[in-house]
Amino acid sequence: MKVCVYGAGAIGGYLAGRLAKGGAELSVVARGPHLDAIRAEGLTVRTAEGALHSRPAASDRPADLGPQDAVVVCTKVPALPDVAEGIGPLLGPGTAVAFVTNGIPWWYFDRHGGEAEGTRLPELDPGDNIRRAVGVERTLGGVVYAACSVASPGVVEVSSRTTKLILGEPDGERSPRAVALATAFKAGSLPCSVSPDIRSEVWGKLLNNLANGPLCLLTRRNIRDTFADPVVNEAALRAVEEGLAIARAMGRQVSSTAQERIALSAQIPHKPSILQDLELGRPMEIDALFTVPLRLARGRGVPTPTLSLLVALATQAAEAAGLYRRGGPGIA
Ligand SMILES: NC(=O)C1=CN([C@@H]2O[C@H](COP(=O)(O)OP(=O)(O)OC[C@H]3O[C@@H](n4cnc5c(N)ncnc54)[C@H](OP(=O)(O)O)[C@@H]3O)[C@@H](O)[C@H]2O)C=CC1
Ligand SMILES: CC(C)(CO)C(=O)C(=O)O
Repeated sequence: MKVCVYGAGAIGGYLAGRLAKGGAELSVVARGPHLDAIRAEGLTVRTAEGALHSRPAASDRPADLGPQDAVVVCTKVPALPDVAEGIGPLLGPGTAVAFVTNGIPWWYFDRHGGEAEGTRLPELDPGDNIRRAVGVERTLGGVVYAACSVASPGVVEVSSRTTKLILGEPDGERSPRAVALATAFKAGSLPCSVSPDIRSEVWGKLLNNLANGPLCLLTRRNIRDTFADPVVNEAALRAVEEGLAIARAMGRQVSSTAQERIALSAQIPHKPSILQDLELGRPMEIDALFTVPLRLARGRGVPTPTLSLLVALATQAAEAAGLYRRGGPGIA
């Protein structure tokens, strides 16, 4: 299977390493020193079970890589307008595009059904650029559990012991293209399933980001250290409980409890990607992770006293750093 990972940073680099291990015909879109290193030395992914090393075709010009069976988009959400501009040459008539990003995805209300069908989320796809460039008909959702960072150009570090990927069609169909992509990941020893309800999976993962993102932005420490304080742990639990209430109000079922989620997160010595962004001066995913979920909560009358405070503080931190602009598209 011919697969291109668009944005082979922390998560994209990890997924690329798995695809390469599974024998996919792999290419990556990357840029800057990371691209130079991948071209010169290949891509190295350090996992708990050892290193994965691969030599994918790599470019910052998608036209060099040509049409794909599948594209896996792993940039940060504020970079999606750039992806919209660049992705065209990777798309053939049957190309599937999986968006493996945190937070509420731009396509959330597409093929959703009911009154909310087709509701746009302009913060996440300003000007409908990604919708026009990719189209909902090509789109797959993706939810990834893995704690990753780029340790140095060309080298990705995975700090979670277990990882998994969940793919899903917006309409819940178990489509041959979703199954084929999942099979390519599984061939690289990454547990990967196709969900009939990818939106519930989106909410499940988002609960983690809602709890650890704002708190770690305040402490500037990794999740394990941040959650070691019982007072903070208690606040994280309240944040997840509120997130669960929003998910339920959205008609979604999340299988694990708040306690289980916090207990798992509390083991990981990982700085959440949104804190990595703050520290490295990169545009922050405030809208996908925080603003949009809280807007959905308000629209459904779900009280979120803990989350509202945490998100207000996180938003101020991002604004003060010049890495987020309220009420507008992310700063790309
Ligand atoms: N890191 C983690 O542990 C986890 C992250 N996630 C989610 O996964 C998504 C990706 O996050 P993460 O991997 O951490 O982010 P990274 O910033 O590490 O990776 C994104 C990569 O995309 C590259 N990129 C952006 N725009 C372009 C472009 N136009 N052309 C070429 N390359 C481009 C970036 O390059 P550059 O660095 O030059 O900007 C970077 O290498 C986010 O939605 C995040 O929330 C989900 C689970 C865990
Ligand atoms: C912290 C983690 C791994 C889980 O919430 C994550 O999703 C991130 O770093 O963005």
